[in-house]
Amino acid sequence: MANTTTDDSRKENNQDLTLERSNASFNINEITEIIDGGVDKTKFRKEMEKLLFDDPLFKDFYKTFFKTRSELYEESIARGVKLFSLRQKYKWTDEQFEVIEDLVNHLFGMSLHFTMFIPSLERLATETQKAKWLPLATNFKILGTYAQTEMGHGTYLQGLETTATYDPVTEEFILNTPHKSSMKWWPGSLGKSSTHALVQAVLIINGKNYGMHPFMLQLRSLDNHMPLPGIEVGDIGPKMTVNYNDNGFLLLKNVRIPRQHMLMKHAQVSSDGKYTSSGPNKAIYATMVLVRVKMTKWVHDALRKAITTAVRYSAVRHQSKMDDSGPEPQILDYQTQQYKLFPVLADTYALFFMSRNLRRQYNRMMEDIRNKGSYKMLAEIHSISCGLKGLSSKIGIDGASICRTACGGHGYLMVAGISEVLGLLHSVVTAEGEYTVVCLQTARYLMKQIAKVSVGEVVTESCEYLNVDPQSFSCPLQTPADCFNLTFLCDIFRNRANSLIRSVASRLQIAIESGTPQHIAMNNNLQSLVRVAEAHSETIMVLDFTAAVTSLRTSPETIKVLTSLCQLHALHTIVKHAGDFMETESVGLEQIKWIREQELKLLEIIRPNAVALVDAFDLHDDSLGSLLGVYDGNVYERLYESTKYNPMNQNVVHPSYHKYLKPLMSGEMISKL
Ligand SMILES: CCCCCCCCCCCCCC(=O)SCCNC(=O)CCNC(=O)[C@H](O)C(C)(C)COP(=O)(O)OP(=O)(O)OC[C@H]1O[C@@H](n2cnc3c(N)ncnc32)[C@H](O)[C@@H]1OP(=O)(O)O
Ligand SMILES: Cc1cc2nc3c(=O)[nH]c(=O)nc-3n(C[C@H](O)[C@H](O)[C@H](O)COP(=O)(O)OP(=O)(O)OC[C@H]3O[C@@H](n4cnc5c(N)ncnc54)[C@H](O)[C@@H]3O)c2cc1C
Repeated sequence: MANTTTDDSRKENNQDLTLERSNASFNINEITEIIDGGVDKTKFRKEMEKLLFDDPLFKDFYKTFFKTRSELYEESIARGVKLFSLRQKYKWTDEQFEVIEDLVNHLFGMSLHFTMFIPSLERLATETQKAKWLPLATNFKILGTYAQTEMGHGTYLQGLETTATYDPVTEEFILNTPHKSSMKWWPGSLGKSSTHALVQAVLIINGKNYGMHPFMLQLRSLDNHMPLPGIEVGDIGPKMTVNYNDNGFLLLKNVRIPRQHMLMKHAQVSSDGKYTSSGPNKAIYATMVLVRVKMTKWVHDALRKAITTAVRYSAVRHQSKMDDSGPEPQILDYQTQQYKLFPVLADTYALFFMSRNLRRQYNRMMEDIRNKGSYKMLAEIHSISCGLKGLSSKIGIDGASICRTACGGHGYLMVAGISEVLGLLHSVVTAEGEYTVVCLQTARYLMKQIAKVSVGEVVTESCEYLNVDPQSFSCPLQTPADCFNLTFLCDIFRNRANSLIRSVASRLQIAIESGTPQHIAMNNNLQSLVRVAEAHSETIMVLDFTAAVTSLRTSPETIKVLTSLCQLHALHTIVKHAGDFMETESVGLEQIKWIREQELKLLEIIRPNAVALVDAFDLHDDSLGSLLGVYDGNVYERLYESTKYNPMNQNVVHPSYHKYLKPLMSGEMISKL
């Protein structure tokens, strides 16, 4: 039963894909609805696909690969303006707009306006400030970005150098970027688009440094878009990807802003320069937590595009022979191809269920903050969102790279779409907290939790498993069939993380007690701390996936196929880190052998449903952005069609022939030397 979001006016479906689809054991619409969040949301998404992809501005994503940077930027601004106008016209909610962002692959200008600028106002501004700026922002009278990172510092926020010095005489802050290293460098949409920025700067009152605080700064004239006095702003240059975005730099020289332009929800400066604060001191980091949570879903969105492409292409591509007398098989039938792709497919589903749960937890925390003023959950959510943002970006990059290579030579073409996805995923591993750095935040929390356990406290939420003594654990896998038992697998993951965390905590304690300075002891264990953060995050993913599949209310066939993916995700993760699992005695050597065997069995189980499992993501071709992954499977025709569009082919003979090749071949060039 196929979803049909593809362009039906095109060719007939490839026969391999038709056969694959007819072999599916489950109704793909059931999974599509789970992923969309219900029938109404599926309906909304499909309506949006019609609205967007009937518009030439959003169609034929692959054409963006032939554009120059300036063309890309201009087109992205046109897209952004269209989307913002549609958002206003149809009164889309934030949640609905997130669906749109995914449909268009985040490829539109000014995306930070809704991703960071408005959320920062909502989280960091007082009610009076919100009443002033939010209507301007939501009605696009001002367009904003989030300017935190500097050329010299992105990770270490205490090292930021942009200053906001209070002048009580004029009741203004004076903003400066005193050194080259202090200039803001990276903020999205800063270079050419934004009129305003939420600038994070070090607050100085009477010579005293109060640390990083948020300020509202107008960058450009609202009449002619020229930078205001004291402001130098521009684009930082071409990047690995997201080249449509004008990530920018910003220099400030004695720029004065009124006192009321410091966002004062959590900290206040009175007219006579008195500083007060309320709420936790890290509350000003709130927007970063939100974006990390969102990024875990972005990774799922991106990876499902790569895996859809790779699985469909592997079903239509035939190569070599398994036996001399038979036909060339679909490459999807090679065990090695399945071993590359099915774990990525399983990870993609795991990412979905994890990110859905993380978002629910984040929303609950926000309700507590809004309704009860309670920040009780902040440390937990900060910790898990850091680890899970890091882990998902890594899974995304690894998975998309596998998909890329699994498509052979054609996978290397930009029109295959996977390189674009990979580039986007590379931005996620770095932006909003670099991988190692965010893992270390999770590890810091884990060390605190285990310290509590060691003095008899009971810890909760993601760390609940730390209350159990690993000494009491024995591997529950008694037979090869036990490897499919999700309860057992969850216990194995819990034990591995628990043991690793305790072992690092104990090494740190011994080192410090024996006189090693704390910072040296920490640095000597930094890699192990990253490893425990990874182990903890992997445990959360397996637990979330298991909880989701064991509580699904859908047909037994759908539950069965998702359960196989959950098993594969868990088993493959164990195989990837077999050393960890054995070192912590979570499994033995014998069990590792069983796990490897059972993993291969799962490939056979999943094979008949592979295409249906990617079809269930129900990606419109214009959203997928890949000529290899098109729904109808007519890959070779599409590749050839793309050469007609390619600007390189617009002249049969390129001008460089007349300029260079001909003079070389005629000897004219050599005679001139
Ligand atoms: C795939 C599709 C993608 C498409 C889109 C592509 C476009 C991409 C768009 C990309 C857009 C991207 C846009 C961008 O990139 S915007 C810029 C994003 N920048 C960052 O993320 C900077 C990363 N650095 C930090 O967050 C901090 O400086 C860290 C965390 C490293 C340390 O910090 P610091 O040195 O200041 O702190 P500390 O060490 O003294 O103290 C640590 C204490 O603070 C607690 N703590 C720390 N942080 C938080 C927090 N947030 N909420 C709650 N608590 C927090 C922590 O638990 C600990 O508590 P305790 O243990 O003491 O109790
Ligand atoms: C596509 C993209 C979009 C961005 N958008 C924005 C934006 O809109 N607004 C904005 O303000 N910023 C933005 N950024 C900046 C981004 O947030 C930072 O680049 C990111 O937080 C990493 O910081 P860094 O560049 O200082 O890396 P560094 O910290 O210099 O990292 C370099 C290396 O040092 C290591 N390292 C650093 N500190 C430690 C430590 N304490 N322990 C161990 N290892 C360490 C890291 O692990 C890494 O290997 C964007 C970046 C990108 C790539």
